[in-house]
Parts: sequence; C-alpha cells; structure tokens
Amino acid sequence: METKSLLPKAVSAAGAGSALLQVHDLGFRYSKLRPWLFRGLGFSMERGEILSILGPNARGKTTLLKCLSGLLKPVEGTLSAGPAIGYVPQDHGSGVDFTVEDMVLMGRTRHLRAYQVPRSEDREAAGAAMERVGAADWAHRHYSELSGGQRQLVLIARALASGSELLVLDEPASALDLRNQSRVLTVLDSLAAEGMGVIMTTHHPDHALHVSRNALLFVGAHDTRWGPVEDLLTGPALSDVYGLPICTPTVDTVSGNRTIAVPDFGPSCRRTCAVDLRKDLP
Ligand SMILES: Nc1ncnc2c1ncn2[C@@H]1O[C@H](COP(=O)(O)OP(=O)(O)OP(=O)(O)O)[C@@H](O)[C@H]1O
Repeated sequence: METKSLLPKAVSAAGAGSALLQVHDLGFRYSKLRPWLFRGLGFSMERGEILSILGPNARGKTTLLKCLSGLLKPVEGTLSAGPAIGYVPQDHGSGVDFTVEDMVLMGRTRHLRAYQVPRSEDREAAGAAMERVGAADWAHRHYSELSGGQRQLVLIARALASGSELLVLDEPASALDLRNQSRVLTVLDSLAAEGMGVIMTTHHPDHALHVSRNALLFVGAHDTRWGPVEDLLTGPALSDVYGLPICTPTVDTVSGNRTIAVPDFGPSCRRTCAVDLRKDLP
C-alpha cells in the first residue's frame, strides 16, 4: 500500500536528526497540597524519533503529556518553543455523536478560519489519515457505535490529519488487538521516518523496545530516567520499577532478533514456558 506523507513539506525536508523539543527541570504538582508528580525532569528529542514513556499507574505520565501539549502549565522548568502538536488522548468513552469522518476532520481545525467549511484539501487530508490507520471503511459510521479499539484508531487519524510535527499519544495501543498494535507501531515508525517526532506512553516495554531509540522511565517523583532503551529497559530496572520479576531475553522472530520483556506473574500462572527464561532473571 502506498503511504502518503501527512506532514508539511518543510518537516519532511528537515528530516531526522534536528532538535524538535527540549525540556529542562520540569516539575508539576496539581496543587501545593499535592505531592510532586515529577521534578527536575529533562530530556530532548529530535525529528524522526519515537520517545516512549513508561512507568507504573498514577505516576504522572498523562500529566506530563498534558504539560507537553500545553493543556497544563508546568509549575517549574522550561519547554523549548514547541512545534505544532497533535495530542491523542486515551479514549474515555463515546459521548460524542459525530461520524468518523467528521471526527477526523476536526483535526483540520487549526487550518480553518472560524465557521469555515472544510475544503477539498481538508477532506483529502482526513481521508489519507483514515486510510493510514485502516479506518477508511468506517468513515460514515457514528463514532459512538465503534469499539474501543476502533475509536482509538480514529483519534490517531484525527491527530494525523492535523499535519502536526509532533504527535503526542497517550497509550495508543492500550485497546488494540495484536494486529492493530502492529499497525499503529508501523504507522508511528513510518511517520518518524518522514521526520515527525512521536511521544507515546505505554505499558508495553516490548513496544518501546521495538520502535524507540530513547525512553523516559518514571521511577519516582524525583527519579525519572531518560536514555537509550537498551540501557534503560533492562530486566533489573523494569523489575525494580514494576515490583515483579521481569526478564528481557532476545528472541529470534520472523523479522529478526528482538529483545522482549517477559514478566513473571507468579505461581498462579498455569502454563509453562517453552523457553527457560530463568537464567535471564535479575
Ligand atoms: N485534574 C487532576 N487533579 C488532581 N489530581 C489529578 C488530576 N489528574 C490526575 N491527577 C492525579 O495525578 C496522578 C497522576 O495521574 P496521571 O493520569 O498523570 O498518571 P499516569 O501515570 O498517566 O497513570 P496511568 O498509567 O494509570 O494512566 C494520579 O494520582 C491522579 O489521580
């Protein structure tokens, strides 16, 4: 399938390797009475990069994405003057009754004047975005009738249609089956190859190991680590962060050798593993 670039020409031309976002000493808490969710947080990312953010529930990952997207104001620290950002929230329901095409067209809002009717180029961009995530067949269905996974793909298409240079996604694969996880990771990978920046939160270390060069790991409010996935997402580090044994063997797959993260859920797990992973445990 031919994939059409959804990026402005200037972004495609800039290509990979130039700084897209720089974050210094960022700190956030919801009020003076609440604990800091993160403090002293710093990282930078380049065009063409997919940064994965990992950490246990309620550590502040979504809050960080909202700070990066301008939905929340950081209490401390600085963000470099950022590019146009397409924010893809976690889908929390289907309270809206627009068609899928209308939902995706909303991504074009920043290209339109107030009350301006979408132009043919907006419909084209929306169509290309739906095509890219496999949502084109549902264009005329109501968003509220879709499954959770389908809605997640539509929200990604809406951000793609906006033509933003930086896509910020909150757990983009959380409601997706394995094939659609692969589809989304492949789409994100191809967008990065075109020079776009991608930041995503994930509870799948495998996804981060698969598509990211760098990750940001929330360990505690005063301990966020940023670095190459192979240094950061090791068995001992993941075991420590999530509080259960996790090993990270390298396995032979049809597309080459891959490092994967295998959690040990404990003695209640009935199936035995065909591969003895115990030697990899920390
Ligand atoms: N508007 C708000 N006001 C006060 N506290 C909030 C608000 N939104 C979130 N929180 C709290 O901030 C903490 C971090 O929430 P956040 O959603 O950023 O975590 P997360 O790491 O994304 O979690 P998960 O992995 O479960 O999605 C949680 O304790 C949450 O209850």
